[in-house]
This record gives sequence, structure tokens and C-alpha cells, in this order.
Amino acid sequence: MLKATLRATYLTKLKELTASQKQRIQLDLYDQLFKSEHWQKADVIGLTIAQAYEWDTWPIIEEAWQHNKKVAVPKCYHETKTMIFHIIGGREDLKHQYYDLLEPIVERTVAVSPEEIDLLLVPGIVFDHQHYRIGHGGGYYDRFLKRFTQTTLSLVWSGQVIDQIPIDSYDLPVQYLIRNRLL
Ligand SMILES: Nc1nc2c(c(=O)[nH]1)N(C=O)[C@@H](CNc1ccc(C(=O)N[C@@H](CCC(=O)O)C(=O)O)cc1)CN2
Ligand SMILES: Nc1ncnc2c1ncn2[C@@H]1O[C@H](COP(=O)(O)OP(=O)(O)OP(=O)(O)O)[C@@H](O)[C@H]1O
Repeated sequence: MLKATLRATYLTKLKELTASQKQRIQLDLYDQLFKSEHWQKADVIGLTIAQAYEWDTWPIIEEAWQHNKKVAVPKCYHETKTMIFHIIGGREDLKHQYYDLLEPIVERTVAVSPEEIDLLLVPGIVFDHQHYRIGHGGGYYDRFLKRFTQTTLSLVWSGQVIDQIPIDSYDLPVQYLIRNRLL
């Protein structure tokens, strides 16, 4: 199946999860994440502010802050399809800038280089067993991952995993997947 077809099919699947199904999956994923060594040893976590059909990232952000970890969120530059992560200290550091995405306000926050992010949580719509992913199609993470040498991890529901994604030369897999245990 083509990437675009897979993206559309699985986006629909994610949007069709009921609130309670989604909550069960999320609690399981958060639990595994917070118990993982990757999380425990990371001081700076890179993640996005989730859209409605993505796994909510606010509980992750709150947990990070409670444990004195720093949270870095990307600002997109659509001309170059690149991202720069900024450390946010609260919701007031975010505003809607690019599409519907909440992004850091540049004047209020400090940018970090990729080397300063210990653990990058990579969003995605479909994944395969080799950890390749399909995102929203901007190629933002493909470009970012090319120069990212730290740990990458995605939170994945079993309904989002397929045998094989058709990969292109620029696609890069994530290092670790945390998959839900309960169905
Ligand atoms: N919550 C969240 N934030 C995120 C991402 C994400 O997946 N989730 N991203 C993950 O990468 C980046 C933003 N990715 C985006 C990817 C595509 C388009 C977009 O509008 N695409 C066009 C068509 C593609 C194109 O222009 O080439 C469209 O849908 O019309 C927007 C944002 C950074 N922030
Ligand atoms: N390293 C790169 N250099 C140049 N172009 C790239 C690179 N990576 C991806 N692209 C371009 O970005 C486009 C989108 O790639 P792809 O469909 O794999 O995005 P995606 O992984 O679904 O999206 P995202 O990474 O934003 O979540 C491709 O058409 C490709 O031409």
C-alpha cells in the first residue's frame, strides 16, 4: 500500500478510537514509558504537543516537570521543513502558530540543539516491526533524525503496527517502540 493510503487509513483508525479505549491505551503506554530506563535517565525530553487524535502528551509533560526534567517542544519552519526545539516552562510559553499546532513562543523560550535532548519521543501514525514510521508527511522528523544521535522512542498502539512500511531512502527508524500490552 502507498504511504499516503496507509497514512489516511491509520489516521482514520486513530480518530475512531473511543475516549475510553484511547485512555486505556495511553495509561498503559505512559506506565511503561515512566518505568523505562530511557525515561529515568533522561534530563531533557523532546516531544510535541499532541493534536486531538494523537496520544495526549500533557500527562508526560507534567510527569517530566514533577521530576525536574526539562521539556523541549518543536517549532516548525515550513519553508525548509525543519524544526528547532525550545524548552518550555509552562503552557503560557506556547501558542498556535503553524497550522493547528501549539508551538513554543520563540521570544519566551530558549532553543536547544539536538545534542541537548536526551530522549526524543517521535510521533507517528503507522509503524512497522523494523521501527520505520509514517508521520504527517512533512518529512520534519526524517530531516531531524538525520542529525540526531541521542535516544529516540515512539509510543505505539498495536493497531498502528503493520508488517512492513514502504520505505524511501531518507526514512529513518526510531530506536525503541513502547507498545501497549492490554487490548
Ligand atoms: N502534535 C504534533 N506536532 C508536530 C508533528 C506531529 O506529528 N504532531 N510533526 C511531525 O512531523 C511536526 C509537524 N508536522 C507537520 C507535517 C505536515 C503538515 C502539513 O500541513 N502537511 C501538508 C502537506 C504536506 C506538505 O506540505 O508537504 C498538509 O497536510 O496539507 C503540518 C505539520 C512537528 N509538530
Ligand atoms: N532527509 C531529507 N532530505 C530531503 N527531503 C526529505 C528528507 N526526509 C524527507 N524528505 C521529504 O519529505 C517528504 C515527506 O516524507 P515522509 O512522507 O517520509 O514524511 P513523514 O515521516 O510521514 O512526516 P514527518 O517526519 O513530518 O512526521 C518526502 O516527500 C521527502 O521528499
